Amino acid sequence: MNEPIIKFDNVVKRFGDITVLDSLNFQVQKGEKVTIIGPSGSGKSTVLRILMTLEAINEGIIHVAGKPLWHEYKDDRLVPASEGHLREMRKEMGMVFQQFNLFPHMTVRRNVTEAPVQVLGLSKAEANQRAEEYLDLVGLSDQADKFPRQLSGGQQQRVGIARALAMRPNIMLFDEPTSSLDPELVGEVLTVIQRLAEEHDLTMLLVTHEMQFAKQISDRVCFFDKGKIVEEGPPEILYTSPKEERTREFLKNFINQE
Ligand SMILES: Nc1ncnc2c1ncn2[C@@H]1O[C@H](COP(=O)(O)OP(=O)(O)OP(=O)(O)O)[C@@H](O)[C@H]1O
Repeated sequence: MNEPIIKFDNVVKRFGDITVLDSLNFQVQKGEKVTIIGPSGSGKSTVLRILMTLEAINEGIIHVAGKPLWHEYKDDRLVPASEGHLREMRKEMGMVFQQFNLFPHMTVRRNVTEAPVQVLGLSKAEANQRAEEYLDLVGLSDQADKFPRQLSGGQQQRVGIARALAMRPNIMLFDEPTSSLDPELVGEVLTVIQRLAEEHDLTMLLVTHEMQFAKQISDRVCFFDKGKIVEEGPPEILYTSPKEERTREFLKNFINQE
């Protein structure tokens, strides 16, 4: 097997007295689509936030694209990562948030061009061209001059996806991208994510409670509980014949979605 694009080795994350990730070992291969499922508070979002460098780790080591994420080499010694190293590493990843996190005072176009201009140093014209490309991909070319508040939740989330893609990351992280949407708006966002999964060579790591959707797009589903992977496998196997009691209990609640 090739070197994984994401590799967690014995990663520990604590918030005060709570251990959220408990010596986690976890890998994702390049191009793989992986979904993390599990009960509330099991540490799913924390995995994504750590990758996006929004939360630091307490112990262990993470590699992304072969390089340490939260550490860097200085004279052959591994030391905590500098802000410069984190900034470089962040370019590998794009993240789509549960609450969209769009800039409310910027137009849709500006939301998408801001980071390519500020972080990657693209010219305005280049960034606008990119924005056009990715807004088209999410079906929102005609909304570029609007502000987020003028859009539906589903449209805002699609802007969030275009914004992340405009940085041309190798890895896309989706943190419960549909859970703050009204039910009738969930489908349009899932359709866009599914198209991305099918047509692009992206590595995708998704946290969701949409079990049926996870089944459709994932090569592998990981069931998390108490900061560890309890069980993992291709969805058609994990869903139908889970080995662990905890996985069975969890999946039972979703069986009526099947
Ligand atoms: N910044 C923080 N400060 C303190 N505790 C936190 C912080 N972020 C997360 N936690 C705690 O860490 C635990 C795991 O949170 P996380 O959001 O990763 O869970 P989750 O599995 O994604 O849950 P959910 O499905 O409800 O989103 C929870 O107990 C949460 O309260």
